[in-house]
Amino acid sequence: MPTPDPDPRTAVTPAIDAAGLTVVRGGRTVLHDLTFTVPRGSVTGLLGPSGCGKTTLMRALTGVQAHVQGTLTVLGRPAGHASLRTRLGYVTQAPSVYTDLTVRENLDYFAALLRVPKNDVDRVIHEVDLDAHAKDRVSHLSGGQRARVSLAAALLGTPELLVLDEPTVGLDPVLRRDLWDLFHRLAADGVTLLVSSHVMDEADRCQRLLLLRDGRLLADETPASLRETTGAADAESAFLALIEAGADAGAGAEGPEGATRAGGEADPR
Ligand SMILES: Nc1ncnc2c1ncn2[C@@H]1O[C@H](COP(=O)(O)OP(=O)(O)OP(=O)(O)O)[C@@H](O)[C@H]1O
Repeated sequence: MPTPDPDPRTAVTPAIDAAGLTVVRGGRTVLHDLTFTVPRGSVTGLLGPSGCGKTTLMRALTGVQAHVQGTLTVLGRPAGHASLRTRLGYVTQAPSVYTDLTVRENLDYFAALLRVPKNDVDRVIHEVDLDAHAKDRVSHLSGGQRARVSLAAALLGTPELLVLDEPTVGLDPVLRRDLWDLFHRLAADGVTLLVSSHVMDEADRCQRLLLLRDGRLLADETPASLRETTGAADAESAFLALIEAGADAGAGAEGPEGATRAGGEADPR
């Protein structure tokens, strides 16, 4: 179970609260005035095509992204606040584990860094289905297995918020299903998960969806309400319907939401 929020004023706040979030990278605005919340104890999918800004948003949430404007509150604290370090787990697309160590050695190391009891290592190895590989050196594992070692490291200590960048890429259908089952088990225990994917058919596995396109928020709904509002049979068709609706509305430079606040702030660095 996640540690209860120590501050009663923030215990009822959403896990993520973004208002007017704008990010400039390489002199270009890549996230445009995003306003949304992510409720606690839910699995929220962050979906959109390659390059739409999913990783940038996740980087902003974890406090590693420069040139962030607007308000971004995570578990009741400003994104990047030191107190969030142990309350938030972030899994990047590229597995960030030591290839010359075994699975268990990696996790023992991260458990020591996080001051998590050593027996939690067995739990997370089991959660990601790597029991049979616990003694294997990471350099001997497949890409999907390495990704699961990274995920296991993020699960240590059961953080309140898990930010997972494309965790199911390259996994076979059985492992993908098992991971989604794990995400929902964690959410049922009160953990909040934000899971990115560029595969629209993962939308129905999420309780809520944030649909991004070109750094703009196209939708913030449940999969069912998305289908209802667009009349589409699946998330991919709904995504296309939203884009067409935006184009028909002549949104043009303002985007489907008419919500831009970009420009002028670009930092050439
Ligand atoms: N280091 C960088 N400097 C400048 N621009 C960047 C940098 N990294 C990414 N970008 C740009 O920011 C935009 C959003 O990229 P981001 O990686 O957030 O997209 P994404 O949705 O996560 O893509 P993918 O699904 O391919 O991982 C893209 O247009 C990309 O070109």
